[in-house]
Formats: sequence, structure tokens, C-alpha cells
Amino acid sequence: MKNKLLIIGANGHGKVVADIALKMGKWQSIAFLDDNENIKVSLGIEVIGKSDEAFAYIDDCDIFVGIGNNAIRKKLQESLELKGASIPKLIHPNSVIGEQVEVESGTVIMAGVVINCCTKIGKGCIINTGATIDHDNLIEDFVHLSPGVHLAGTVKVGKGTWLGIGSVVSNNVNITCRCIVGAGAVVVKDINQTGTYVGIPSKKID
Ligand SMILES: CC(=O)SCCNC(=O)CCNC(=O)[C@H](O)C(C)(C)COP(=O)(O)OP(=O)(O)OC[C@H]1O[C@@H](n2cnc3c(N)ncnc32)[C@H](O)[C@@H]1OP(=O)(O)O
Repeated sequence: MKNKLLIIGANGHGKVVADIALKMGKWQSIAFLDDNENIKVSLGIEVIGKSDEAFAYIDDCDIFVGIGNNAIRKKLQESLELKGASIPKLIHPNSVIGEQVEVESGTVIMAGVVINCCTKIGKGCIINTGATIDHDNLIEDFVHLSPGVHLAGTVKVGKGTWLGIGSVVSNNVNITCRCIVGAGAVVVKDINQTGTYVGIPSKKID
């Protein structure tokens, strides 16, 4: 771990990420990179360059990708990993993490999240505000669980899948890779085909 943190992305999601990093109190200084030249300061934190400048900071800073889009976050994090960057995990002090929970690098766990025991969360995930993940879940890399998502016990969410705000998944359900589950959907059966699913019970629309 280094004593400076660089966050790529100074927009809405990046700001929430920075807020969590501030509350963790582990870094002496925090800065942003963002490709929008019009953003000079965000949340009172300076934007010091563009995202492709991140590699110049690898020796001095921990680097975290604060971008909500799963595919873009994956691409950036994997290119940083290849260059040997130190990528932290960010865990809000007001989240509740059970015993034998594993969380990998580049994942952010936001305020009010509850993760019950024996769950594994991969790298580069977003576990957004107030989501709950019950026991024995497997959340693969670069998944986004939006605010207020609830996963029952023994759920598996495949790589790059995005669960929309307030969606719910019943126990023992598997969702495959790169799916989108719409806001408020209820998933009661396995989703084996990549696509977009909405409604109660959820049905494929795309
Ligand atoms: C902190 C943060 O902000 S984190 C981000 C949180 N944001 C979210 O969770 C947003 C989740 N997004 C959604 O639910 C979106 O509606 C999506 C991704 C499922 C679909 O978006 P699009 O592909 O643009 O689909 P579109 O809006 O054209 O809708 C297609 C059809 O599905 C219906 N539909 C779309 N979303 C839903 C939904 N969540 N539940 C039920 N029906 C839905 C639409 O009414 C439309 O039906 P119609 O053809 O009969 O008119």
C-alpha cells in the first residue's frame, strides 16, 4: 500500500469512491484523473490529468478505477494490473462484512452494505449503497450490484453482470456473465443466457 491514492473518474461514481477513501483515512493525499478537461476539481479533490496518464503514477500511488461501466472499468483495471499497479479495495466503515468473506482488489463496498459469511467477491466489483449479499455467494469479477440489490443465500453472479437498482435474486440462483438485470426485477430462476432481463419474475427482453 502507498500513502497516495489516485482515482480514475471524477464523476458521480468516482466522487462516491473518493468519499469512501476519505472516510477510510488510509491515504495522505487523494487526486483524480478524468478525461473531461472541464472538471478541474471534484468533491474538493483536484483532477491532475487524464486517465491514460495513470501509468506515470504507478510507483508513487495506489490507483483505483472509479468508473461505473463494467467493461470500461475492467479494461482499465486489467491494463493497470499488467503494469504492476497497486490497486486497493475500498470498504466503507459503515458496511458490515461477515466472517470468511473474501474481497479482491479494485472492488468498492459502499455505505450500508451487508455481506454475510463465506461469500467471495471478485476484483473490480461495485457493491453499491445498501445492497445486501447473503451467505455463500460468489460474485465474479467486474460485477456491479446497484443500490438496494438483495441477493439471497448461495447466489452466483457471473463476470461483468450489472444488477439494476432494487433488484432481488432468490436463493440458489446462478446468473451468467455480462447480463443486465433491470431496476426492480426479481430473479427466481437461473439465467444461463447473456442478455437483458426485467420484471417480476424477470424475463429476457434483449
Ligand atoms: C448510484 C446509481 O445510480 S447506480 C445505477 C442505477 N441504475 C439502474 O439500476 C438502472 C437500471 N436500468 C434499467 O432498468 C433499464 O431500464 C434497462 C437497462 C433494463 C433497460 O434499458 P433500455 O435497454 O434502454 O430499455 P428501454 O428503456 O428501451 O426499455 C425496453 C422495454 O423494457 C421495459 N423496461 C425497461 N426497464 C424495465 C424495468 N426495470 N422493469 C420493467 N420493465 C422495464 C420498458 O418499459 C420498455 O418496454 P416497452 O418496449 O413495452 O415500452
